[in-house]
Amino acid sequence: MVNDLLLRAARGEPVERLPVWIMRQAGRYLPEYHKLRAESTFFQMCQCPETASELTMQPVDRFAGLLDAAIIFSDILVIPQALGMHVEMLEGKGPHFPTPLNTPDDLKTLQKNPNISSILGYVMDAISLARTRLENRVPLLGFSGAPWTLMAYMIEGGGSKSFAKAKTWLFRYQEASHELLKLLTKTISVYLVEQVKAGAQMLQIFDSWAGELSPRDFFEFAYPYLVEICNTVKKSLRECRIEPVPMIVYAKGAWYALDKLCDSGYDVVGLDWLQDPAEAVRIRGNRRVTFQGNLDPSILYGSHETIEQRVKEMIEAFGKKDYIINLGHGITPAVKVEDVRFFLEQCHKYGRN
Ligand SMILES: Cc1c2[nH]c(c1CCC(=O)O)Cc1[nH]c(c(CCC(=O)O)c1C)Cc1[nH]c(c(CCC(=O)O)c1C)Cc1[nH]c(c(C)c1CCC(=O)O)C2
Repeated sequence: MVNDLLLRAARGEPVERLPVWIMRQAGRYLPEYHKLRAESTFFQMCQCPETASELTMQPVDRFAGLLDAAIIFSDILVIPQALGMHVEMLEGKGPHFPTPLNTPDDLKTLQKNPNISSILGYVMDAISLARTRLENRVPLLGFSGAPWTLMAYMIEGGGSKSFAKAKTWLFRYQEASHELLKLLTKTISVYLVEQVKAGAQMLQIFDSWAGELSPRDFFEFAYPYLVEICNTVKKSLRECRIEPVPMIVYAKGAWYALDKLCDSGYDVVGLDWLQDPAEAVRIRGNRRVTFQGNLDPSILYGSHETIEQRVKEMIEAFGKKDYIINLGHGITPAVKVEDVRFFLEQCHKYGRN
């Protein structure tokens, strides 16, 4: 591995410079993304290993020497698809499920034992192809959505403001909710193990809607499943005589759970920008956990002076060890490519040890 800063930081080893990557680094802020996107639908791009691996490479090539990780181009919604649901990506509207789960009776329509390595074989092929293209320049991340976030999409049928339908399940159909969360947990665990077998060197789990839950409900409907996924994936890999890869948990909005997330078994806890870095470091104490994050993605709309100042402050607060620089959520389509480059340069300037 030419540049293994990410893997070393995730394991708590010393680094000569803090690693940096960006959530959603392959995407609509890149003109080269739009070029490929014009030729196919979003999910066609995900399903074509050639295209998905090319999209994975786009930010790594453009910001060569500045980005310390690649993340496989895909989407969290391939899991509902593997369970038999239809999902499309609507222009300017985001994900859409024409027939979302309505009542517990609809659980019958889901595939209970999907053959993940075959149904999502295109993701594993994209991972293997991306590893070949990367030539060990930087590590490749695999990922999955978390059970609660995927459950919310499957019931809401897309994005939501109030999560009224998904919450109706949580508070009216507890048993069915746990049944669905268990099915998702099992499926996601298999999926992540397959990604590692295909070549993923680190894994991130996105619980993007964690912050919609109260602390009480996060600890009933989200946290136990996140822990189970981490344990199951590491155990399954050991049983296959594969060294477990570092795992990142990113539970957006679950600031109240930081203390517990530090005990969840994940090597890295991803933070959004609602967390104060110094306070997060205090809560972690001397536990062996690496933090990742957490610049407000909108800072990239700011002046270079502001970007530089905020990067400097953030690094000072997190410290030069046990830390991976990232944004607090995915980069937005309106950000200018040259401002991303400036951000990455500042991370290099202030992240040196
Ligand atoms: C919630 C979620 C989704 N997908 C994902 C999440 C979790 C991360 C987060 O919280 O942001 C994860 C994701 N989606 C995508 C990646 C690719 C890898 C990367 O570069 O990070 C990753 C890691 C590509 C994508 N996923 C999507 C795009 C844009 C698709 C297009 O070109 O139309 C890309 C590049 C589409 C997508 N996919 C999803 C949404 C809500 C949308 C629409 C976004 C919008 O319209 O603003 C579901």
